[in-house]
Formats: sequence, structure tokens, C-alpha cells
Amino acid sequence: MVVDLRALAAEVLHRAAVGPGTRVCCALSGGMDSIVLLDVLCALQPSLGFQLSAVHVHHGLSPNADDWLAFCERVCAARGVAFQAVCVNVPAGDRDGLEGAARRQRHAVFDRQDCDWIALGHHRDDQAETVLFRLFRGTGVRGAAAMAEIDARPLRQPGRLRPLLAAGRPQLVEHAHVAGLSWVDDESNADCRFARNRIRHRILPEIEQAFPAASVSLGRAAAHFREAAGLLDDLAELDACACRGDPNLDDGVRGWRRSALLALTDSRLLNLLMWQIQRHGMLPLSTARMLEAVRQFREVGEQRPFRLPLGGLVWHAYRDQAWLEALVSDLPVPQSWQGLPGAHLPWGGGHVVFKRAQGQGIDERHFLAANECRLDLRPPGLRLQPAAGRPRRSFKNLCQEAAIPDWLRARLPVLTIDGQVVWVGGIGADQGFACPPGRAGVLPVWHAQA
Ligand SMILES: Nc1ncnc2c1ncn2[C@@H]1O[C@H](COP(=O)(O)OP(=O)(O)OP(=O)(O)O)[C@@H](O)[C@H]1O
Repeated sequence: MVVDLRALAAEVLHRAAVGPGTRVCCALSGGMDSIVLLDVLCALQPSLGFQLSAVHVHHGLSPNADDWLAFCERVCAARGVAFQAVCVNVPAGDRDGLEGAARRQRHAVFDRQDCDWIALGHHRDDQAETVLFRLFRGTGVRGAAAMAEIDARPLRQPGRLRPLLAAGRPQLVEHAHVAGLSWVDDESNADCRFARNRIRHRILPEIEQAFPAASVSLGRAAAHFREAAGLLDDLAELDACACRGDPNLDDGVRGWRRSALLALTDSRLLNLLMWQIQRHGMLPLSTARMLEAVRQFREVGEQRPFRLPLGGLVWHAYRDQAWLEALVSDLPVPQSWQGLPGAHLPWGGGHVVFKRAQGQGIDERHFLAANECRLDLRPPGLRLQPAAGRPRRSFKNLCQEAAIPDWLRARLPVLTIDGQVVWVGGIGADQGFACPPGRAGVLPVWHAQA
């Protein structure tokens, strides 16, 4: 049986292309599951050549929390595994309950680890519990897909590996005994006031009386749901391409055309938003909240600016552009650069690209002669001449003319060359710097979305 778990885990690691140079961090609670996982990873590490470390999250919720941390530290020291403990504060009265809040904090710690994969000790019985728990709460297809053995994450966050997901709890117990492992018991796991524990200790055993292979079957059902969820993701990707904004931009995530989003059915739009939220590494919101967001989006129509928080993101629409952006309270950070065309500069949750464009944008000679090019926040008293033969206009007038809403104004990127305002995102270039026909020009393009 010991060999079985190693072979099982090795196969998962192989599929995830874990090898020399890959950094795997074992999420170590000190409970039996993650202690078995650490044992299996330690056994595989010499032959696969990955770098192994461990992290323990100290939630401070149990009087025994300090002992668990000390235990994990001792286990890792004995095995020569680099160990890190992170203490978190779990706020009381959280909308997700104490358990849910602790889980969110734990995953936030995992997201910050400097590694390629976080390995978790989940097994088949956890999977069955998760599927049931979510179904009882009315989950959709993506939720019922529950946990994946290999879950790559976007935005450079470490992915999640669950090398023991196909094994049952009895196999882990047997491995632990045969290998002579010791572990700690989290007393809250026995507390049937928590819904998850009631499923584990009462509901699932009752179901298994009638359906002895229930957890295997629920694991299979999760795999079917995962396949269906993959198809929904494919559809979302097709819709994202069809609704894409600027086709010239060469990076992966682009804004959408608002008019194209409005032409989708509610369920396609919902699917697209869910997919994008997932790509931002955020947890999905309830379908009811998402449908309400879609309703408001439609109500605002094609013209008026739209801004709606969606969990950790904000859904924006401005003119024919629409995008989801991470909720950032800070203003974008000004920066200087060499002024070479082709630059790609981060700006808030999005970026500004500087494209070469014959006869368009700003005359390249201004960049070549510049001492300093800067992407800045709006300077006081900003004025700009938006078109030849027209007077210079104040920032307020320019924004009013361009129908730029208040919430966007403080965050517009302003390009200055040697201290002079040359271009403002969403408004355009100052005519004094405009590129004449036939000459080499540089066209700044601002994308509010990442
Ligand atoms: N305090 C902790 N510190 C580090 N890792 C932990 C901690 N708690 C749980 N884990 C990791 O998460 C795995 C699953 O733990 P558990 O079943 O308690 O969490 P869950 O709430 O069901 O799952 P999840 O947190 O993934 O939603 C463990 O096997 C372990 O790898």
C-alpha cells in the first residue's frame, strides 16, 4: 500500500511536469493527510529532483495551535525540509463563518508562497464531501467539479497539486501506520456543528450503507462535471475572442466591446464573467449576484459609464469598452522610461503600450530628443489642445467632452515629455506634438484592464 501512494503521487507529479528545478511546497497542517503527503513527497524527491519545502498556517483558533506549529517544524527539521510558518488573524463574524474565513486566509498565504506548486493532502473522501457539500448548496457545473489533481493558477500564483486525490482515507491511514508516522489531531474536525464535519461523520457514512462505493462514484461524478466545466470554459474563450476590443493589441487578456457583450444571452454573458473571474484567481460569486450584475449592465445600456464591484473585481464599461479589473484603491504609480516605442508600461490594474504608427499619435522626433519621458498622474492645471485650430482646453472640459466619468479621471495616464503634457489616456494627443502625415509616429494605447 505504501508503494501504491507513491506510485499514485508520482503519476500526478509526472503529469504536472514536476522535475528538476520545480519548486513544490507542501501545505502542512500537521494532520494525518498532509503528514502522509510530506512522507510521500520526501520519498519521491530524490528521483524526481524537485525542490521541496513546507508551509504551516497558524490560524490561532485552537489552544493547541502553537503545539501544531512546533510539531510541523520538528517533522520538517528531522527530514531536512525547509519550513516556514505563517500566523494569520481570522476575523470573527465573517460572512463565510470561522471555517470559511480561515480557509480564505490559508489560501491567501499559499498564493504568496514563492514556489511553482502548493501540494495539498486532499484525498478521495475529501472530494466526495466537497461535491456533496456544494451540491447541497445548489452549486453549478464548475462548483460540482470540486477539486482537481492539477490546478494551474493564473497571474503567476502557485498552482495547486493534490497528489493523493485518487486515494481513499483508509489507504492514507494504512500508509501512515506502515511508515510509522505520527501526526496531530485537530479537535475541530470532530465538531459536528460545522456542516463539512456533519457530512464527513454522519451523512456520508449513512449514504455508504446504501451505496458502498459512494465516494468513488462521487469522485467520478466530479470528473464528469470537470469535463463539462472545461467545455463551458471553451465557450467562454470563444465568446471572449468574439467580443474582444482592440485586435491589434498583442497580449493575452484584452478588454471587450460593450456592444458585443450586450448582444450575448444572459447565460453566455454570465459564463464569460465567471470564466474571467476564475482567471483572475478570484472565488466565484453566487449566480443570483452575477445575474443581478448582468441585469444592471443591460439597464445602463450602450452609452452611459458603468462601474460595479464584483467581489474582489470591478466590472467597468466606458463607451464601447468593457473590462474586469482588480479592485485597487491605490492610484497608479508614475514612472519614467527611455521613451522608446514598443514600451509596455503597467498602469494601475492595466497598462499603456506605445506602438509605432506611421502618421499617427505623437511625432517620434519628440521622443528621440527627450531628456525624460514620464507616465504620470494628472498635474495641476493640465491643459491640452485636442485638435488643430481649436483652443487649449482644461482637464475638466476635456473629460466632459470625452464623457469620462469622475471615478476614472484621477486614474487617467498622462504622458509628459520633458515636463510638457503630450497625451492623456482616453482623451488623446496634444496637437503641438501630433505626428504629421507620412512621418514616423508613436501611438500610446491605454488598456485599463490587466
Ligand atoms: N493550517 C494549515 N497549514 C498548512 N496547510 C494546511 C492547513 N490546513 C490545511 N492545510 C492543507 O490543506 C489540506 C486540506 O485540509 P482540510 O481538509 O482541513 O481543508 P479544507 O478546508 O477541506 O480544504 P481547502 O482548504 O483546500 O478548501 C491539508 O491536507 C493540508 O495540505
